[in-house]
Amino acid sequence: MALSAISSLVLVGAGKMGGAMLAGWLDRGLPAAAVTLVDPALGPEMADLVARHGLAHATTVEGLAAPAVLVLAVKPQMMAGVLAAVAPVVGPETVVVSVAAGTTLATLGGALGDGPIVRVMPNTPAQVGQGMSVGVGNAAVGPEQRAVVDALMRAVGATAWIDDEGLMDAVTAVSGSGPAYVFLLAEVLAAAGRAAGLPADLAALLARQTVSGAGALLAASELDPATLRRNVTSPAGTTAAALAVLMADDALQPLMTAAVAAAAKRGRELAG
Ligand SMILES: NC(=O)C1=CN([C@@H]2O[C@H](COP(=O)(O)OP(=O)(O)OC[C@H]3O[C@@H](n4cnc5c(N)ncnc54)[C@H](OP(=O)(O)O)[C@@H]3O)[C@@H](O)[C@H]2O)C=CC1
Ligand SMILES: O=C(O)[C@@H]1CCC=N1
Repeated sequence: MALSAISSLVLVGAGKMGGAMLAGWLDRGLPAAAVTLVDPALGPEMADLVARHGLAHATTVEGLAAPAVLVLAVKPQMMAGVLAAVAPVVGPETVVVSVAAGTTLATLGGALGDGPIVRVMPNTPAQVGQGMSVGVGNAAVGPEQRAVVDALMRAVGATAWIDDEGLMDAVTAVSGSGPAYVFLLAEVLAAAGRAAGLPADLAALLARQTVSGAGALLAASELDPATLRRNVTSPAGTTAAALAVLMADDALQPLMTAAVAAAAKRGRELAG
């Protein structure tokens, strides 16, 4: 399905995630005339996007007609108030998409009724068309509604669908939050470079380009990450010395497992 076929889309919450998706959707053919942005105070980047595309902008949903697609991209902590506010503009045909961590289909349905609702967990690489979005729909979501949501998410990266909503907190912990772990890797690699004697700006450049270059290679290659890692690792060489530290039993794997478990637990807590 082409994004040009979407007749109306209201995006509630034009922050980091909503803004990243919207920029991609407009780039990939969502008609600007179909979009209404609802956010009480636009940041400078969003204000610029609104001006460049001539998007409709409102501070509340009050008075809006029921759209074909309603995307909720506000913080989970704001969600209860926002659901009460948007309920009147959800029509029987409106496909509701929530990207909020934690907020369940039951909570969304409790406020908005039995119409089609999809929970999607995207991530910020959507901003450069390299996102990962995972969807799970309620019982009212059929092939037609799923195609609409899949087209929106595919426009900003890869998509996957799950049937078991119980997996969503783990999904959030891996791909939703995951870009932050990778950016942290660039930060700590730069700090380690400084500790090894590199000037700060050179350490930052080396770390940034190494993380982005490795990501680009991973994206372009058919090889799995373990094979790509082995391809860097000469027998008894420098990489093997570093990996002996990183891959020790008490090193990176248990740390990452604990980090993902903490994120998933927080997702469950946000569900209330
Ligand atoms: N950031 C990420 O990487 C990801 C985020 N998510 C989910 O996306 C959602 C948004 O997160 P994120 O973009 O980071 O947060 P942001 O705070 O950047 O964006 C939320 C936006 O909603 C606005 N807002 C607040 N109240 C209302 C309201 N009543 N009506 C309309 N807009 C409102 C905020 O305005 P103001 O700033 O003025 O309060 C802000 O612009 C969250 O639920 C999060 O779980 C999902 C995957 C990844
Ligand atoms: O940190 C958060 O709660 C959101 C969800 C995934 C990424 N950011």
